[in-house]
Amino acid sequence: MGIEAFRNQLEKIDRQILKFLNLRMKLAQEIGEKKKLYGYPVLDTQREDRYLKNLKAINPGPLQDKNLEGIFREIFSSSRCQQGGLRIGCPQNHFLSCFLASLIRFGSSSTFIPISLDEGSQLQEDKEPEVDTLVVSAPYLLKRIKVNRSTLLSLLPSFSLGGEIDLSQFISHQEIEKHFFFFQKKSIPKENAVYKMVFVVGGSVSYPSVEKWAENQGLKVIFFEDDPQNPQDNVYLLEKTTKEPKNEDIEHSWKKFTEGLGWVILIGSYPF
Ligand SMILES: C=C(O[C@@H]1C=C(C(=O)O)C=C[C@H]1O)C(=O)O
Repeated sequence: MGIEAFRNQLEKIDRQILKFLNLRMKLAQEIGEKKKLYGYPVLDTQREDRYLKNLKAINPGPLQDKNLEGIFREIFSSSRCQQGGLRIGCPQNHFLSCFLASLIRFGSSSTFIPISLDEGSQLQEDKEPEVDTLVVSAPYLLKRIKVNRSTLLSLLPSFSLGGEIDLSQFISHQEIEKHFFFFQKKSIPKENAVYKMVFVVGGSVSYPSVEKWAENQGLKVIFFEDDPQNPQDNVYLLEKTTKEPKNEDIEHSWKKFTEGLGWVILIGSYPF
């Protein structure tokens, strides 16, 4: 068979794909109407992630899993668009890396809005463009915490941690910043869910001692910035996967461990 004959077959298949995509979009619209009615947010990352995992499990190939993921992330993005779309806020001072991270994670049918998270300019509804999701890189988060710990909480007034963008594959090949956290306006409480909790700890503590404490508490150090000149300014991001998000134990043990010289903030928890 010559190239043209193969191309004709491709076109026939594409017409089928298009037909089914439109059927899918109609269903997404219906779901969107229900969400509006019940006040649910458009984005449901747990559903998307779980669904992707299931699709990979039944993928017969030769389509590679990473290509399957790229295609379906775009399909999800288009469905969300049918439901009103997702507005993603990317901080102006590291817009490009946040834009790239969100583009891969949330697809191109999202709206990417540059926002200012500079010192003193809180995310105020009347001043800043309204966004549903805020994407922030771990290094930026740690830098802001270093400057002023309490501004972290005022920085994200109406958001809660929605999850962590897993870009390890991409990042291992590209030189963009390591981790991204996305904050969502509303999180959907899930019963019997396993939660991932993310903490920031800091103070006059060295990496080896944080690591020792983390191991003892079942926490994983996911990112840190140490400052050999000012070891009291070291900050670490840690995470723990748990059935129930209770942070009192962590706080208690950390304060005891550092004899009052360390501090801990729970950034948030999200069903995992
Ligand atoms: C269609 C839905 O809305 C969004 C799009 C999804 C999809 O296209 O499969 C899945 C979850 C949501 O982020 C849904 O909630 O089911």
